[in-house]
Amino acid sequence: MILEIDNVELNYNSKRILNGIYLKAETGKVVGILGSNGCGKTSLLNIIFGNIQPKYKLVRIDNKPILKPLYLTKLVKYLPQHLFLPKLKLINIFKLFYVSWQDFILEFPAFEKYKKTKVNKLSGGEQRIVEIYLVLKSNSNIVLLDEPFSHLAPLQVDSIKKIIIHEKRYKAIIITDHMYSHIIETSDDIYLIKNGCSKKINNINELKDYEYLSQGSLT
Ligand SMILES: Nc1ncnc2c1ncn2[C@@H]1O[C@H](COP(=O)(O)OP(=O)(O)OP(=O)(O)O)[C@@H](O)[C@H]1O
Repeated sequence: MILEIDNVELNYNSKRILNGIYLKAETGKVVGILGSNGCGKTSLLNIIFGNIQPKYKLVRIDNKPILKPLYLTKLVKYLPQHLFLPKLKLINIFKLFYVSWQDFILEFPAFEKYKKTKVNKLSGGEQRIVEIYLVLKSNSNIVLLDEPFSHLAPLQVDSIKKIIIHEKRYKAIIITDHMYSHIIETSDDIYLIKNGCSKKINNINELKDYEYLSQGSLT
């Protein structure tokens, strides 16, 4: 499956946020979106998901325009920046998402003790791990991840990166995070959003040329 988005124009009041976006994601690949604070990364994920209606946008799947919000197609799962799970016991949430609790425990044994605990009793980072796992593992063709790494400890980041690499075999994954080294390591393609436009990055040194990273980075 190939997902493309272009012809995006997003304004908030009279402020232009996005104008000149092209992004392509496909099964088997992770696409990383980088950009400074407030450049429009979250807005772009919301536009793809269908939560935000910009002035213009064109979403295509396998070359066919998709006119209804993508979330209505059941093709897509979205991890927003904020915690979103219902206040239920963990085991029940896994049932809701049709995701195996046993497989989760194999990957994250420290969570076994939480099987019958309500998710809101976990720490913020623990809740985030559960959310990211569910979004990555539940049935979909496209996964959108908004800042999955930001609240995780290094070992947990490594586990999530491994799951992303595994799941991309079946899915097109689009991911944004300020932890740029994890994005660079995990992504097959990288787009930088700057001045409302997306720029495909062919060589990571371009991230310095476009002043996203300082000259001393990446050495
Ligand atoms: N509902 C809204 N009303 C008005 N302006 C908004 C709204 N949502 C976002 N913005 C503005 O749009 C711009 C892009 O916001 P967005 O959250 O998409 O950026 P971002 O790249 O994800 O930022 P960050 O990396 O800081 O999370 C920002 O300047 C923000 O202030």
